[in-house]
Amino acid sequence: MSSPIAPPTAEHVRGDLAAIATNVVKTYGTGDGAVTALRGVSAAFARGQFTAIMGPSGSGKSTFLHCLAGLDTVTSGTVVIGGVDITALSRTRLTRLRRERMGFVFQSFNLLPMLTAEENIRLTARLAGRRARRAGGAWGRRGDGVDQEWVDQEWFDTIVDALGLRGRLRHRPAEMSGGQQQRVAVARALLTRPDVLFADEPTGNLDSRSGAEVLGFLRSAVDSYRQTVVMVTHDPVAAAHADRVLFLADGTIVDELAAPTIDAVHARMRRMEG
Ligand SMILES: Nc1ncnc2c1ncn2[C@@H]1O[C@H](COP(=O)(O)OP(=O)(O)OP(=O)(O)O)[C@@H](O)[C@H]1O
Repeated sequence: MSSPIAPPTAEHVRGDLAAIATNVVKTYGTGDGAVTALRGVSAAFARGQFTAIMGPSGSGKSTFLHCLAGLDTVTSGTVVIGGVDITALSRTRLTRLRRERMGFVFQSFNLLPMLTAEENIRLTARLAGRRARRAGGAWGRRGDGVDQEWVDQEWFDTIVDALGLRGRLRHRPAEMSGGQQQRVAVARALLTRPDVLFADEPTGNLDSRSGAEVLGFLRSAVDSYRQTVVMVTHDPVAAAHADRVLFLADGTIVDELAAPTIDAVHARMRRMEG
């Protein structure tokens, strides 16, 4: 079964789509124990758009995000990120594409405890840069071949200042609050200027004030820097920061809400549950 939302072809042709999922099916396991988590999901994500994915527990939200981001394989269907069909890539090329073209923010921050905030922020860009150097890539911040990064210092400074992290760069994760750690994770995700920033319950471990700060920054990354954000959330307040909400139920997209408000999201969820 296909979802009712088809990729908008005109935008695709203009190259304005950051990600496109077409008829994505995901089945876990085989035989009697098989669980079909996604039943033919199609959706398009325009560049510079902030999309929230909502739905009841078990509806397939995380599975969909993981399939979109190449963190999980699809059973059938395709996912195109920045013009590349990631379902056709080898594991090595997919890992490289994830580093270079996608950003990730998870509920649990996922920072390396032994690294400072600055080292954590630079980590993904550094790994991407190292690979490019090996491949003879010419871009990078320094030419000494030791610490080449796929990032410009100006962009690093812009992100660090916008996220209010200037005074925290030498701190390790254990020395920072949850909100500060998540802002470090957002900075790390944005440093390579990804085609898509994927966020899975990014405010799930934060108090409401820290959560609002992180969401506000994701919003301004979209508005000011034309970043593309796809975020799974249970929280109508978080979803109201997005440009649209896709609602999943039982592995299918069943509804879509543009310009969501908290009340409108609540109303749609009540309708789905009722
Ligand atoms: N690795 C797995 N193996 C088997 N089944 C899985 C696996 N991951 C997810 N599922 C099943 O797929 C379905 C969708 O799960 P998923 O985690 O995507 O839902 P969700 O909407 O993100 O749920 P929640 O809001 O509770 O996090 C569920 O029935 C779940 O039990």
